[in-house]
Amino acid sequence: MGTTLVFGASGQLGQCLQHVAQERGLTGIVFLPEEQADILDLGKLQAVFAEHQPAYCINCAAYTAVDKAEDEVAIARRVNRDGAENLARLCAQHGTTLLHVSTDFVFAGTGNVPLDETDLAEPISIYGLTKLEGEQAIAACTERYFILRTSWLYSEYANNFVKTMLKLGRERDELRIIWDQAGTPTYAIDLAGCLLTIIEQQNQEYGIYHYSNEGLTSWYDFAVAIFELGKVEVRALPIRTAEYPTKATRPAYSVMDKSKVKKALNISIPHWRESLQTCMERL
Ligand SMILES: NC(=O)C1=CN([C@@H]2O[C@H](COP(=O)(O)OP(=O)(O)OC[C@H]3O[C@@H](n4cnc5c(N)ncnc54)[C@H](OP(=O)(O)O)[C@@H]3O)[C@@H](O)[C@H]2O)C=CC1
Ligand SMILES: Cc1cn([C@H]2C[C@H](O)[C@@H](COP(=O)(O)OP(=O)(O)O[C@H]3O[C@@H](C)C(=O)[C@@H](O)[C@H]3O)O2)c(=O)[nH]c1=O
Repeated sequence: MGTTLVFGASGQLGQCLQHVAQERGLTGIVFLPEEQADILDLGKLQAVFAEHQPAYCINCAAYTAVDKAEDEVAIARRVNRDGAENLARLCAQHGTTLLHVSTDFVFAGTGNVPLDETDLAEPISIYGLTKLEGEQAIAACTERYFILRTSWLYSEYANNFVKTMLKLGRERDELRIIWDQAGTPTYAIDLAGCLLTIIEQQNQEYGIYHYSNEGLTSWYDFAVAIFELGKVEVRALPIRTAEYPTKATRPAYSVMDKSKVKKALNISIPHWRESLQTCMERL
């Protein structure tokens, strides 16, 4: 299968990849946290590629602070676009297949039917824009790439909406949560499994894919499910986006159609409620 390099290994998805790789007994995967391989440090990256001659590279490194990105455009762009481009260039030079992760936030979210890979990406936030630029930079450098756009990632690792809700729900009597943004939560363990399946299959149907759990919900309904499963007694109030002002604008509807990935990999995807339950049991 050859060596796989994982960049951004100490983030949420990176840790989930380690978990699933161990569960599946996969070997030959080198996990590189930022301290060992900054994706903006070309010299270091060149040395890492020369040393390992990887067959695959998984990029989990990203700038993911959606609101902060509105004020830190340059750094968000450096990580999400330039960093992705650095890896894609090196992958092209070494015959490495690149697996990269992108986001539902590349879409404006003005529609009301599930978005497929041919739908127009028109980001409405700096984070979404820089992630789209990263996708485009990759496609300009190499043909051997898989870009998985995912949404609303959570897991038992790092910071995410599930952990925030559990924490706030235990601290406060009442929480106000947006119900007019619809999307699909994704258990990062499931996404990690999908990425590793591409490698295990040595799949060569390169391109952009959408991957989230099945179903759709709002942040409010997601939070209510978290409170129910976590037995957290807090009053949850559904509010509109306008009642919860944030620096970055988020898509109102970013549900993605997963037909393409299910067909290419011959996989089924768990419903978000089923995966949330699994995560809550592990938390
Ligand atoms: N989280 C979510 O809800 C969603 C995430 N995604 C995408 O999924 C991917 C994984 O996200 P997730 O694991 O949740 O994100 P995290 O923020 O948990 O992880 C990102 C990791 O990248 C690291 N990193 C930042 N800059 C660099 C750099 N220059 N070189 C190397 N590493 C760097 C971060 O380190 P440090 O923490 O030290 O900065 C962090 O460990 C990202 O591409 C993200 O855009 C898509 C949809 C939803
Ligand atoms: C904490 C909190 C959030 N919200 C809302 C704000 C926002 O619309 C939504 C989610 O907020 P968060 O800040 O946790 O999540 P956010 O950073 O917007 O999540 C996004 O992250 C990036 C990286 C992605 O790629 C996206 O797919 C998506 O997962 O919940 C409330 O309504 N009430 C609350 O108390």
